[in-house]
Amino acid sequence: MAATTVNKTAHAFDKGRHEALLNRRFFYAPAFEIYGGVAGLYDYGPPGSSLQANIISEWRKHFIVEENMLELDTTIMTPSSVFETSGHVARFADWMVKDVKTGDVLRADHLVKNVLEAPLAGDKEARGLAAIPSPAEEKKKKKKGAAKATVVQLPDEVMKEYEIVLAQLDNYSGEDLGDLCKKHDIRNPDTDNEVGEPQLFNLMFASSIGPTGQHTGYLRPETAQGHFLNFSRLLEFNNGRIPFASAQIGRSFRNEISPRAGLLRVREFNMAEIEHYVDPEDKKHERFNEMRDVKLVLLDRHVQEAGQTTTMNITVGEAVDKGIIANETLGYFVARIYQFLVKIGINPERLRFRQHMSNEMAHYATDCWDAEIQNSTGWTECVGCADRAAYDLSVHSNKTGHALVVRQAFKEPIVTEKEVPEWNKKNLGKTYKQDAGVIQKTVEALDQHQLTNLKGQLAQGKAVITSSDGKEFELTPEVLTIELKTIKQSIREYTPNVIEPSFGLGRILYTLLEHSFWSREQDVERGVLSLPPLVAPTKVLIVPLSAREEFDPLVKEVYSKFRKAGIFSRVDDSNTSIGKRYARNDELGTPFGVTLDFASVQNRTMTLRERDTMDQRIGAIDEVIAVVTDLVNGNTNWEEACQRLPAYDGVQAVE
Ligand SMILES: Nc1ncnc2c1ncn2[C@@H]1O[C@H](COP(=O)(O)OP(=O)(O)OP(=O)(O)O)[C@@H](O)[C@H]1O
Repeated sequence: MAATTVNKTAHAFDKGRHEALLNRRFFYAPAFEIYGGVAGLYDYGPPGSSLQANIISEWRKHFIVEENMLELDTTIMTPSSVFETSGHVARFADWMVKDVKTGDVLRADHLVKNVLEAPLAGDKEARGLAAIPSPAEEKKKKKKGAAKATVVQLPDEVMKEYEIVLAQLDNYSGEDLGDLCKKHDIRNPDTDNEVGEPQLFNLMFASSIGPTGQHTGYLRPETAQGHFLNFSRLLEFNNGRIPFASAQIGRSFRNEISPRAGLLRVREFNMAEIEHYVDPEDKKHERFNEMRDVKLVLLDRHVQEAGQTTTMNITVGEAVDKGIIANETLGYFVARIYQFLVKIGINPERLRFRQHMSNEMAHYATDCWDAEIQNSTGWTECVGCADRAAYDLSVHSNKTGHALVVRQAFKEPIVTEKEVPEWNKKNLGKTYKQDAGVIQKTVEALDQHQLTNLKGQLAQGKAVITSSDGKEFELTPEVLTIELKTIKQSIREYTPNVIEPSFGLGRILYTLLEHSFWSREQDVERGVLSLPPLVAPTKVLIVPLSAREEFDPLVKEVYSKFRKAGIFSRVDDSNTSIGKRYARNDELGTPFGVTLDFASVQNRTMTLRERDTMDQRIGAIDEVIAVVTDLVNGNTNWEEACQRLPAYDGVQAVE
């Protein structure tokens, strides 16, 4: 008998029922719930924690093991000097607006998005767009009597304008967002009040290190800086060779302005980040050919800048060849991210890569692509993949004086002629005193062309230089001469570029839970999470049909055999019907169930049930364990398992 097929789309996705299931089965819940909860903070329960651990385990295999990456575990608490240098203290901020009457704070771009999207897409609630507030927010909202979202039919040209604004939303400055609020009369949807001018709000949580309160520290908002600061040690660990990558999985913190989207926007979350260091003059990847044919859906920057959202289907090879993706290494990681997400169960038809627009991208970045996954709130960035050029290593190097560079020996020394500054140190000190250091630094930073100019000026008797803080100094040949010298160079020294894939694990986990959810055709109440065996919290449910003692040794034997095979199983000997026990485990995403009945005790057989199809097969206990082990390890599929085990048509059919 062939395996049954199932219709998973018989019922439309119902966000309310999905949320209820996740809550009932304790995938996650608001943290500090009995104190009223805090927006943006969540605790994971047993299935949520196992699911996350399994996603992380696969991430480690897919990236760290497969690519031989160097794993790190760096501190969360970070002194302010690090984030001053990296630019986070000045720029890690979002635009917020305040309700002019209540003072409620909203993130400006999200407000514009939610208000302009509503008439385009119909009723917000119906699309599940309504945020998931914390229990305390829920109460507050009820008290205030939140204004109901009404859907207004607008003229076509206005709708078109909204579409153009939404396509470019990530490209707007604070001033642009303020102008949009005024132009489209965008108000706080909860109160219908106007909002004020956008102001920048820094998202880092500040703290202080030590008892004096004088040393500011921040909880890191990403794990990246910990990689960069350890670059020299990592390079040495890698025998001075490049390219290589470091990887880290850990907590990050962001004081989000108004986190109301469940796990999609939280204030404390797990990230998995890779920093791949490459030669800026050679961004080829030695395994790129393995990825060349991976097909992707891309939304490039030009399309968005023209106010559109049309995507292209293209292989990663073609995208790099045509210059749509900037280089092979970036393309390689985009394809690897795609493979990882699909492997853990993300629906490839709801996955696209969106390129950052020019304004959206950090000034130093060369190219950046976000893996966006579609869910009930729209398209959400779940992984960012950026070519950050040499920015991070350069700024930390300049600040600390610790060279974060690669030194590469040339096979043959390179002989060149160079203009070189020669100082008369005695005259320099006597004439310029405390400015001597700045003057030397300024001249040493000049390139060859500038040095040739300076030489020309000195030949006339004097030259003027300007330091980085704008001070002018007059120099004479008594202090400085510039001489053409033959230089033999045997070492090339350069700052590597960094390609950074950055994963938000909570967003991936939540979208996976949405993509996995469906209801049995015959009964909308019977929800199922079709999590792939690879990441499912529990792989097999062991169901003894009777609580009689004579079952105990067999249950123990099966459990222990699964454990020895490395398969995580659970015994459900609760006093409920078998149908209820299976229904509960369908909700937990458990892919397989084995049933032990009286025949099992006599004949050493057991039945095997597959979650999605509810198909049941029967076989000798050891054979069923072997089949399940192969299924869970991805060495076989259900079709093939059905060839190995005959169908079970017993009287106590479990449905
Ligand atoms: N507040 C958050 N809650 C959950 N995950 C987050 C949050 N902020 C960022 N992430 C995750 O971390 C990844 C990398 O962070 P990155 O700095 O690129 O995000 P971002 O561009 O600031 O996100 P957004 O624009 O949605 O605020 C994101 O792709 C996302 O998966």
